[in-house]
Amino acid sequence: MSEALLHLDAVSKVFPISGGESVQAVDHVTFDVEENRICVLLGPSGCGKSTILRMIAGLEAPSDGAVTLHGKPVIGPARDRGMVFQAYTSFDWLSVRRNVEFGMKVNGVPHAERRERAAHFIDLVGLTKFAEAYPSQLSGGMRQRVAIARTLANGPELLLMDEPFGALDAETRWHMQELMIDIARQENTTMVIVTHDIEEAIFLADKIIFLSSHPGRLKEVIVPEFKHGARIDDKEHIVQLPGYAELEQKIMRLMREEGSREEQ
Ligand SMILES: Nc1ncnc2c1ncn2[C@@H]1O[C@H](COP(=O)(O)OP(=O)(O)OP(=O)(O)O)[C@@H](O)[C@H]1O
Repeated sequence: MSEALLHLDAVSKVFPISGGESVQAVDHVTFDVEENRICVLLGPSGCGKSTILRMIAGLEAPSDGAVTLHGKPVIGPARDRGMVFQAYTSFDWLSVRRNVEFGMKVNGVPHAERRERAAHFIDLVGLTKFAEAYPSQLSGGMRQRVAIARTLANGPELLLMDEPFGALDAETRWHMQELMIDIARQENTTMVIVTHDIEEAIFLADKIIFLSSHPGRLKEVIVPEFKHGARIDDKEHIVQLPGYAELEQKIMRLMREEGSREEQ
């Protein structure tokens, strides 16, 4: 039985805006993320997905409620959480290998261990042949692989990803999604991934946290039961499984409901 690594307890976020006004982005959201599982935050645009992820990362403080990791409150960014953003964030003047080694170097990891860990994670994301290449010589998908390897090499307990494949073309996106399943299987990485892509959510998630439109409230926790807990790394296969189409329709219906609520 997997235990909860991350717990959000009635977390809210209110942002002050100009003229003394404020906007409530997140409203009393509670959920758990168990160790070695992939949790996807899904919901219509502006429902607070990124804000929730930033609170988990410690980049924003909750206005109310608490985020805890292993029962300890999150009070700021730390090495136990690694974040991958949509925009490519590699250092252009460093090779792939040096990009992946960078965080470890800052953290004082000895040279030989750094080399070994970098080689492992570069291999994991399929870039061994490009270890000495520079990010400008790589495609968008490959650069995102560098960001993933670099983040994982720092040994976070929790990998946080904010629309990580949003800037990629459909086919590259597909390969990246399959890669994430592979990584989860090989490394037992716990992940929280933000997306607004229903297919991506169903493919990646062990658990989907579906949020209502602005302000973000927990609408439903969806477990894709049709996968029977298996990590299926073949997208063509998963869409054909009994139960896939029904779940996709259910989530589309939820999205439509939230869309029409927003228009009222
Ligand atoms: N720093 C900020 N100051 C003021 N308002 C903010 C700030 N950050 C987010 N918001 C507001 O909070 C709400 C939620 O934003 P957030 O980016 O978390 O949503 P999202 O679900 O990730 O959206 P999308 O899917 O479009 O990326 C929005 O109304 C947004 O305008």
